[in-house]
Amino acid sequence: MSREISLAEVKKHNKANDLWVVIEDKVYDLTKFKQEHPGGEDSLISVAGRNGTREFLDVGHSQEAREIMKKFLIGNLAAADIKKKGAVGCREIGLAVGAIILGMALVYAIKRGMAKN
Ligand code: HEM
Repeated sequence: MSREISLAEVKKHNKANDLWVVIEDKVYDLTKFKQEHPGGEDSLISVAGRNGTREFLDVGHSQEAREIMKKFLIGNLAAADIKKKGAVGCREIGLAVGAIILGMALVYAIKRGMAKN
């Protein structure tokens, strides 16, 4: 189960009858599971061939669901593809912190300006 699968490879399996999904950096082949999925086939088809982590977590799947998914695990997302995602995350955090500091500086400047008048 330690097979490494790239995101490019996952993207090729984006159809109802060939349905791979990435969830939390792991790759699942849900082709056979989709008919049994309590949340319906369409929800799985909508994330076919891509990262469905956000959608999976949004539903708040049960522990039972987590047990079932183990049966469909086919490998791990390639390290290079995981890193790429992390880098974007760090940049976004940096931008957010920068925006907050800028905002606070602006409020401080405005307050000082008002105090003078
Ligand atoms: C291997 C992956 C998955 C497994 C094993 C799985 C399993 C399940 C199970 C057992 C349920 C019943 C409720 C529960 O026990 O939590 C459920 C509900 C549901 N799932 Fe999944 N699921 C998977 C992936 C996904 C994904 C990727 C999506 C969205 C794109 C999704 C959307 C839903 C929805 C919308 C429901 C219905 C929730 C409700 O009725 O309140 N599931 N799933």
